[in-house]
This record gives sequence, C-alpha cells and structure tokens, in this order.
Amino acid sequence: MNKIRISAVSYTNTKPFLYGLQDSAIMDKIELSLDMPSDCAQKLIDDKADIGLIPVAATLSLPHWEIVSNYCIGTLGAVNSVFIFSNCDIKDVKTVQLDPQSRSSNNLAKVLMKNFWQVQPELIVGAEDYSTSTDPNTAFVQIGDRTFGKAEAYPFVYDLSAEWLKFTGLPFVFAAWIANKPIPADFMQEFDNALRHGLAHRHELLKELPQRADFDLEDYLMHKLDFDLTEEKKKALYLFLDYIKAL
Ligand SMILES: C=C(O[C@@H]1C=C(C(=O)O)C=C[C@H]1O)C(=O)O
Repeated sequence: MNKIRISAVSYTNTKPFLYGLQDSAIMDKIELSLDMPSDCAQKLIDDKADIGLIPVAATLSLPHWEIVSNYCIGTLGAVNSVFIFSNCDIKDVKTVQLDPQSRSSNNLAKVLMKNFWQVQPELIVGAEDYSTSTDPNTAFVQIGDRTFGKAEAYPFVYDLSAEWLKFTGLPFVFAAWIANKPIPADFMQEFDNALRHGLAHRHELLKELPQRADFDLEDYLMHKLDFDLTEEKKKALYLFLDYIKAL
C-alpha cells in the first residue's frame, strides 16, 4: 500500500499530535511533513497530501473533504496564540494586516470585525511592513509561536477565540484533521489512537520542550488548547463556515 501523505502544522500546538504519531507503528504507513497552516491547506487543495491538519476555513476551497479524526486544534475560549495586536482600540483601527500563514484566523478576524465589532477597516494581504508598522491605526492578525510573549507588548490585544466566545457563546476550531479523499477506516482508527496517545503524554512532552520565561507552555498545551472535536465544536465549525460564506 502507498504511504498516506500527511501534512501537519509546524507550530507548538501540534507537538502533542506529533509525539503520538512518532511513538506509534503508524509512522511506517505515513509520509509526514510539517508545514505552516496555509501550506497544509494548499497541499490538500493541490492533492499533494491525503490528510492535513488544515485551517477549517480552507475546507471551503476543497471540492471533497471529510473529517478523519476526533481531535483538532480547538479551544473553549481564549487560546493565547491567535490575536489582533493593535496600538489603538479596534473601533479606531483603519488598517488590518492579515497573517500570510493563516487561513482560519484571518477569516475569524473578518467575521468578528463585520458582525461583532461592526467595523470596516481596510484589509491588507502581504503587507511589506507586516507586524512592524508603527502607524497608530494599523493592527495585525498573528497566529502560532510568533505570538508567544507578545501579549504584553501592545496596548490593545484581542484574543480572537475569546472574542468569538463572547460573540457566539461557542468554543472554536482553528484546524482539524481533514482528508480530500476517502481513507480506510482501519487506518483512521490507528491514526486516532496515535493522536490520543500523544495527548495523554503532554506532561512528558512538556519536559522535552525548551521552557520560555515569557510564555506558559504548560497552560497553553494543557488548558488553553482543547483538542477534542466535540459536537459543540462541530456546531461552532459549521457556524463559522456559514459566517465566512456570508462575508
Ligand atoms: C491556535 C492556533 O491555531 C491555528 C490557526 C490556524 C489559522 O489561523 O489558519 C491554522 C492552524 C492552527 O495552527 C495557532 O496557530 O496559534
């Protein structure tokens, strides 16, 4: 059998999953690559991967997609790694630079700006001064490890899944394990078992990760992230897709 090609996110949020996969015999059956989320999505769209931990917003660009795991990159509220960083209140922001590595959070920012904050700043994709603009009314979306330690550095900081909870009362799913073609059921079962094994060994993983003075990795991996793809999270996922379609 050909190996199943899997693209996973190269951020710390995915390390519990990698720990589980690398500690399982499933490694012999897969070809694993680590990519930034926007590239995970593109690989699935271009059929360069069979399964990806892809931004859920990117499912809208797939002719066929199916969820192949009971786990995800999700949260019950604040996630502490997906933000709009700003020098002014969101109501006064004139320009928002989007994160080139993101698909879900850029869309989450758009959904919240339109429906929750009811503001209409100009959106910039691929800004040359991304994340470094000194303009007082320019803000930026940022995700992943690049945000660690930055929450203290800006006067206005919006944790986007915390804002989504205020808006909808729901948890949030940033990325899920999605296939672009049918995957054998026995493989899916073995895959899920490996992911569960990784999640159950987060304390061992934390001992291996370099600690940071400016970011609480244990709180992040044990509490802020919530990896179970529950019915409530699926409800949030489909609601989010509806909001994106209406943008
Ligand atoms: C919580 C996060 O979730 C992510 C956000 C994504 C996005 O915005 O497209 C995609 C994958 C996840 O890595 C994060 O990256 O910090």
